[in-house]
Amino acid sequence: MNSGSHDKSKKRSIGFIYAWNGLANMIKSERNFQIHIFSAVIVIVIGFIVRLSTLEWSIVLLVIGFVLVTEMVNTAIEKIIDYLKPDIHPDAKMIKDVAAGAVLVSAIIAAIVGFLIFLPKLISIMRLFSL
Ligand SMILES: Nc1ncnc2c1ncn2[C@@H]1O[C@H](COP(=O)(O)OP(=O)(O)OP(=O)(O)O)[C@@H](O)[C@H]1O
Repeated sequence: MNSGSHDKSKKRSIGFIYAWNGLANMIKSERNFQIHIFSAVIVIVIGFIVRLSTLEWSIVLLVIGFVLVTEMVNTAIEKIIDYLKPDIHPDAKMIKDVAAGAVLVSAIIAAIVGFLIFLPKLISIMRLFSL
């Protein structure tokens, strides 16, 4: 390997470490993110219990990723605003509110998808037990 491509791959692995640190920081210090992770674990466990199909797993994992990524972007935006504009300002309020709104939208979508996929399965399991 020549030194140019060696440098590139070194840079890439350092970038991955920074990205991993970002994720680890979210898990360690962001309460809402911890709640999302906890909910995701519960959903995944229930997914195994009700035996989701491959398509259902794909949708559920996509939605979980959507919520987690939205929460991470929201946190990043909050940090940028706090770093750039610590004073109270209507623009800062608008930016933070919109970012928080994005998390709300993703959580609502996740709840709807959760109901659509899990409710019929849970109802048929309950019927099975009541027979
Ligand atoms: N600099 C600011 N100027 C005006 N309004 C602000 C400012 N900072 C925060 N706010 C208002 O307060 C709300 C809460 O902001 P905050 O930074 O505490 O985030 P948060 O939603 O509580 O998230 P977290 O709990 O992750 O810190 C914002 O959505 C916004 O309406």
